[in-house]
Amino acid sequence: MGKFSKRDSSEIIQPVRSVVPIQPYNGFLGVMPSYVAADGILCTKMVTFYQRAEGSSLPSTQATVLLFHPERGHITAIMDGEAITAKRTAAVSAISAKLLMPALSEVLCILGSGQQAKSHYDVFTNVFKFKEEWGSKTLSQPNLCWRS
Ligand SMILES: NC(=O)C1=CN([C@@H]2O[C@H](COP(=O)(O)OP(=O)(O)OC[C@H]3O[C@@H](n4cnc5c(N)ncnc54)[C@H](OP(=O)(O)O)[C@@H]3O)[C@@H](O)[C@H]2O)C=CC1
Ligand SMILES: O=C([O-])C1=[NH+]CCC1
Repeated sequence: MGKFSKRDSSEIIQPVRSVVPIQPYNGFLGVMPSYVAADGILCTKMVTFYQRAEGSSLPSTQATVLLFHPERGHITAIMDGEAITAKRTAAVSAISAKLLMPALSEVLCILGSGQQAKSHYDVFTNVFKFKEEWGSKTLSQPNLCWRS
């Protein structure tokens, strides 16, 4: 991610995500390949994400990350993409907030209580200090204020 941000295109090949709509089910399949020759990393994330009906118990995002042997082409690891997606997305948000948020920001407000809400709460309270934290009761964090 650090190398990608430096925009050194000779070091990382990371095409824009290809997305296949799964129209009848309000979903998408995304394919996210990447190659970093210097680090010997060849991988792709495969992710499906859906607009679920309210109250659905199905996850909205499911992902797997495949790691390949760059020289031989075989798969060397199949990793849980959900944990990686949760941490990656929250980390990127925190970098954006670090660069863009006003210096005197004192209140954190998290909408929703799913995977991303949890990982964003964890990363943001780790990286920044807030006077107040607002969010859903179901996030169940000790410092969190909520209204029913
Ligand atoms: N840009 C990126 O890289 C990424 C984007 N995302 C996006 O972030 C969003 C959250 O993802 P994630 O945390 O994994 O999803 P989860 O399914 O874990 O959580 C979804 C949250 O949305 C709420 N929700 C779902 N449907 C409705 C609805 N119809 N009305 C009101 N609330 C609803 C749920 O409430 P309740 O708990 O009450 O059901 C829950 O709090 C998704 O839109 C996903 O596509 C996710 C990962 C990466
Ligand atoms: O890029 C990603 O990992 C995702 N985008 C939407 C849901 C997951």
